[in-house]
Amino acid sequence: MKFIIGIGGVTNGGKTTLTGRLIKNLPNCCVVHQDDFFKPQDQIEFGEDGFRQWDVMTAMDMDAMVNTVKGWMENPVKFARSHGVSVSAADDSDPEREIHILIVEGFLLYNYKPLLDVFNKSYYVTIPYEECKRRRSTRNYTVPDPPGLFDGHVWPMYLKHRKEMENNSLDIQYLDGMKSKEELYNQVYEDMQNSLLNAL
Ligand SMILES: Nc1ncnc2c1ncn2[C@@H]1O[C@H](COP(=O)(O)OP(=O)(O)OP(=O)(O)O)[C@@H](O)[C@H]1O
Ligand SMILES: NC(=O)c1ccc[n+]([C@@H]2O[C@H](CO)[C@@H](O)[C@H]2O)c1
Ligand SMILES: [Mg+2]
Repeated sequence: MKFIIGIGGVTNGGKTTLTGRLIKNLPNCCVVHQDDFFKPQDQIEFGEDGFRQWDVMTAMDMDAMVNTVKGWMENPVKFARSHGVSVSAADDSDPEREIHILIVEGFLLYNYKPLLDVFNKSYYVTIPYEECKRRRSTRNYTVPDPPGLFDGHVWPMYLKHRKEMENNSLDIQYLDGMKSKEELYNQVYEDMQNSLLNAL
């Protein structure tokens, strides 16, 4: 059985941290990080807000991301092997006998039509503005945030995309990113076990 989990949500909500813990503890589990699909800086245009538009869908090569997810769907065993993920021996004879999990993780998952119906389970991490701004100020991205980016671009785009997502009335489970890393992990791990059991 194949099972695809989305971990979306606000920047610095803790998506990558949570995903890292999950993949360490789940069997046959691969991951796709949306951040790996950002275009190079010279292809990111400036917007009316005066900033390079990093926090919009066109900042990423979403076709490539969808193709990567499809590659996993076509052959999870091959995908796992080529990404250095060990898979159970039973899979060689019959891949359908085992559960194969893919976690797709990123800040703009549920606003892209071609991805919407691949998720068997969709999580969305939130944290309040103040905490988000505080955590973000400690981060170093490949392209550092210019002064004013958070209030001028990142947060307004987050609110806009979240509203868009909520207007699409998807089945999304919200996660409180203010909980401790441990607590969040335990909550999602347990919930995932239940979802997997229900899907069997
Ligand atoms: N549950 C938590 N409680 C407090 N701090 C956390 C928690 N989870 C992650 N952090 C911290 O918040 C920061 C962002 O975490 P992380 O990189 O996992 O977030 P993200 O949602 O993947 O952000 P990005 O927008 O960069 O993809 C890191 O410094 C991390 O250590
Ligand atoms: N990874 C990158 O290339 C990059 C460059 C500039 C900004 N970002 C930020 O990453 C966050 C999503 O994780 C977004 O809020 C981007 O601003 C990423
Ligand atoms: Mg991240």
